[in-house]
Amino acid sequence: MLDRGRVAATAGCLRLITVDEALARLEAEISPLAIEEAALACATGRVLAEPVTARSAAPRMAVAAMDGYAVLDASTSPDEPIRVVGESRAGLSFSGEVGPGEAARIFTGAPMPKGTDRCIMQEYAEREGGIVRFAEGYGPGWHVRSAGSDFAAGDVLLEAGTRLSPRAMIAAAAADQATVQVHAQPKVAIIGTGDELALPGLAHLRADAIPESVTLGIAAMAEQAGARIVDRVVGEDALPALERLAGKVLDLADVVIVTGGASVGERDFAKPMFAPHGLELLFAKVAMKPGKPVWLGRAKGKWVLGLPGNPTSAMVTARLFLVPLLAKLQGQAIGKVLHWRELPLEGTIPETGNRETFTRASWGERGLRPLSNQESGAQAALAQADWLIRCTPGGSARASGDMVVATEF
Ligand SMILES: Nc1nc2c(c(=O)[nH]1)N[C@H]1C(S)=C(S)[C@@H](COP(=O)(O)OP(=O)(O)OC[C@H]3O[C@@H](n4cnc5c(N)ncnc54)[C@H](O)[C@@H]3O)O[C@H]1N2
Ligand code: MOO
Repeated sequence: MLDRGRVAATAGCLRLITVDEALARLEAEISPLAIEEAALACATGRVLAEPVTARSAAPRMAVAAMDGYAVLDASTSPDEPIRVVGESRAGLSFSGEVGPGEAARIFTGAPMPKGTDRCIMQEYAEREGGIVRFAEGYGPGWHVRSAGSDFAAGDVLLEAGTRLSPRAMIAAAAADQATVQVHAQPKVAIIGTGDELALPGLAHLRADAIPESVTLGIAAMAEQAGARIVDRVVGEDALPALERLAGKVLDLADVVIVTGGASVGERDFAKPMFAPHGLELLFAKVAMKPGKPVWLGRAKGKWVLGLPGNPTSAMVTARLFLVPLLAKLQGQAIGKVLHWRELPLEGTIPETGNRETFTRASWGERGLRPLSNQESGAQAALAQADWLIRCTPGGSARASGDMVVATEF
């Protein structure tokens, strides 16, 4: 349930919830965007709203799996001269029939002519004019792909909820479909906040400036999760200007992400900037480390996600809440994008405090290796952080070889 009421009145009193509770609220509250038809060639990365079904079997008829000669196995023996009566190519099959003791020249993917059941690779063939002989040792492979051996007409090749990955594109096209039904692509706007932020490449020119990094990482993660970035801006720390900016991006996007300004300082404007637009909070703080100040709300019918400004905190909370949010908008269940699995630890993790902790790790030789820099402001270490290890509050210290629960970051 959305906590009704104005932000100013509710932000302080909304209780800290667990990561699982926050995800359960996301799962319950977020409905998919509309369904639309897309040309298959333009649909890479989109999520199917309806299954993709094969129009015909593949292969449609038995075809050769090698370049060589199509023969009837029972009437073929090594070193016997055989008459070549025709040729079958992929796209241009042999219309005649091959009799016993005859052969047809054939190429990979070409239909097996009537009367044949085996393809002998050309490496075993010695051809002289219209006659071919096969050397001893051409068995045991028959090198024929039978009709429907890949899939039958009417088979569901891709279920609804599947993202069209490069491999799934092959299956969809093989189904002989020109268009697919997909969920609309979530439009995402990202606002970074902080007077210290400068465009990468320009920070060194101004005292006290730092390169703005967080919105770039968040935009990349959102795009990978299927979103289209419609705006990415850095707002100055002044409430009236931020309120106007919030109004503008709420009109453009399905999801507005605001980074920084999430904690408790007087200049932390992330929530207040959405107050005049009727922000209602779904949750306002999560019992997690890093990332406690993460919040999610709704304003003008759009989702608003507030991420902490610390780069590692922002990326961890985006992985745990933004990626599931975008999945839900595209008709996927959260489990599709957040799989927790047990893996061995290669290294140590200290005992967990009172918040659920997400330790950044890389893959070592025998398991997950926690990175030495676990600061929430870390930036260099993020590039190696391929995994997040999840440790429950109050958990004891972990040693090498222990099994831990983790997800890909
Ligand atoms: N008194 C308290 N202070 C803080 C609390 C608290 O509960 N009480 N929470 C801490 C936690 S936890 C976090 S996380 C941070 C979150 O802070 P904000 O979301 O308000 O973020 P900022 O203060 O704006 O920035 C934090 C840090 O990150 C840098 N930053 C911010 N945006 C970017 C960006 N786009 N690119 C690169 N770096 C960025 C910023 O310069 C700061 O260094 O608050 C703690 N404080
Ligand atoms: O918990 Mo904050 O997100 O570490 O720095």
